[in-house]
Amino acid sequence: MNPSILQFENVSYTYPGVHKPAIVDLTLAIPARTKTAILGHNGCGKSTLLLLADGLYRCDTGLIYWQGEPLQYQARSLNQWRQRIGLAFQDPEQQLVAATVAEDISYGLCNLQLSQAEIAQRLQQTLLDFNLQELANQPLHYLSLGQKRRVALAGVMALKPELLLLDEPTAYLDRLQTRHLMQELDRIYHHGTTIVMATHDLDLAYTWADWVIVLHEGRSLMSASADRVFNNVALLEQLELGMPTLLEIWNALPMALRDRQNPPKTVAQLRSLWCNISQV
Ligand SMILES: Nc1ncnc2c1ncn2[C@@H]1O[C@H](COP(=O)(O)OP(=O)(O)OP(=O)(O)O)[C@@H](O)[C@H]1O
Repeated sequence: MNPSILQFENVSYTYPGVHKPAIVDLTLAIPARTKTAILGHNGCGKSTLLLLADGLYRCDTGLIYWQGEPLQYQARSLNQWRQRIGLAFQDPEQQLVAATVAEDISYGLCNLQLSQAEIAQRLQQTLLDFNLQELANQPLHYLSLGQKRRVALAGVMALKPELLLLDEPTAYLDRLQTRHLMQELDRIYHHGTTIVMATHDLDLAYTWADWVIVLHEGRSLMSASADRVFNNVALLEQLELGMPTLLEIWNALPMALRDRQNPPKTVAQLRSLWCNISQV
């Protein structure tokens, strides 16, 4: 396992005016340079965990560490914290603040107190990276949800965070938009950014993630490599989280055929394993 970039140590959080805590004594580590998926039912605390990680909420007890350094809640430290960590909200409307695409991306950059030349350069590069040149001067309220998601993500990535937190990034996206988003995330990951994604999409988590955290009622039930989590059929069944489709198909094959083979991660791998099996 890679050294952790972010750690929670005995973190608890209760929303004001609510009796039941949303996060309970949570201890976990996000390994650097990984793609981590956070899985769990509605209301298990995924969004709250991300908001705590970004320093938008302050934990009631416990500590959050960035590479061993504890999060301090003074304005200066928080500013520095949020330059390292970018959070894309579940609802892009909560994130977009300006009138047009270009203004929105520039807004975050202006807050970094960069020179005008640097802002202009980063804006152009971000528009290019996220294929937003043609939409640069569009009013945000003209955009589709998928386009708003792309702009919100572009605004976060323009700030060059080392850790990207995504809350349900594929919710309400069609297959094509989801594929484009995943291609963008691949590019971001290959440029060295650690990515954490809260998701309900088990198939997506199975093919995408290399580290998985399973949350239940504000607690972490398992935090391990994706292979270990998806091999823990008892846990997935106990929580009624279901099974990734590819794994379900694989597990339905006779044991003798699956012997000594790793389960496929993609449809192409399943096809190729199946061809090999059929030839034996
Ligand atoms: N603003 C709030 N005020 C009070 N309670 C809240 C608030 N936001 C969330 N909660 C509660 O905190 C718990 C965790 O919610 P959270 O949104 O983190 O879950 P989640 O796993 O992200 O859910 P979902 O999958 O539906 O997005 C839930 O019981 C929820 O009702």
